[in-house]
Amino acid sequence: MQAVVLDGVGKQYRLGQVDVPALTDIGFEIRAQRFTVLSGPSGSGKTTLLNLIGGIDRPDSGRVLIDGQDLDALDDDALSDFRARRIGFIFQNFNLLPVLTAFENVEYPLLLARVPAAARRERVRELLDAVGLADKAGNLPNQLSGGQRQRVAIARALAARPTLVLADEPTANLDSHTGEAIIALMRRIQREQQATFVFSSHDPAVLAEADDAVHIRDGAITAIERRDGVMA
Ligand SMILES: Nc1ncnc2c1ncn2[C@@H]1O[C@H](COP(=O)(O)OP(=O)(O)OP(=O)(O)O)[C@@H](O)[C@H]1O
Repeated sequence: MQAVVLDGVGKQYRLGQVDVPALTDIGFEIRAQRFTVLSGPSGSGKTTLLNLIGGIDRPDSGRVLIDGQDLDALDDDALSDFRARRIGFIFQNFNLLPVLTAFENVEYPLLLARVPAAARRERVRELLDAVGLADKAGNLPNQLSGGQRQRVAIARALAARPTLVLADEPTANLDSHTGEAIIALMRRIQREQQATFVFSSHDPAVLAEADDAVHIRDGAITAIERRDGVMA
């Protein structure tokens, strides 16, 4: 089963008078309920690709389909609604709201999804427990370590039970020991929730955990590695 299909996707950025190609004719499929890593050097186009998959940005050419839904067929309101219900995001810089506690940060997407208060509390407690932060619920982000902040961000990304979780270099700002613990945690949650995870990373520890790896260079795919042995 395919969770994500990219078909002839291209994206360019306008810099002054010139268009700089960031992605050219990207076509591949991401398997559902797998852990896929987008791997490539700095500037190869990983963040741009994740933003297109997540509907944060739109391609200049080609199509992105999530569970069969063509994102281009959705207007901006429908797209943000689709994102809120179906997709969880984890960022390199955690992107927690600094004035909200760990509990409130995780609760935030549930408020947007209009989940009733009692169900929200239960879900947030369950998630903070799952990421090992039950005792830090009342802490603000600046009262947490980097690894703890990223664990809050993971809990927040999973709160609304998305089927697709996208993470942009989630271990880039963590020391290697903390980064490995975060990957193990995400791997466990991915298996438990049967969600599809797509990460961008050039961290070998992240790559080693992947089911599938998509290698990108200069905005184009150079290889797709399926860990069940098939090489495309
Ligand atoms: N807003 C922008 N305006 C102009 N050019 C951009 C913009 N964002 C990205 N680019 C260019 O597009 C290309 C791809 O960038 P992207 O951020 O997707 O790469 P990346 O693989 O995620 O890099 P990194 O690992 O350093 O985050 C790069 O050449 C970059 O300079």
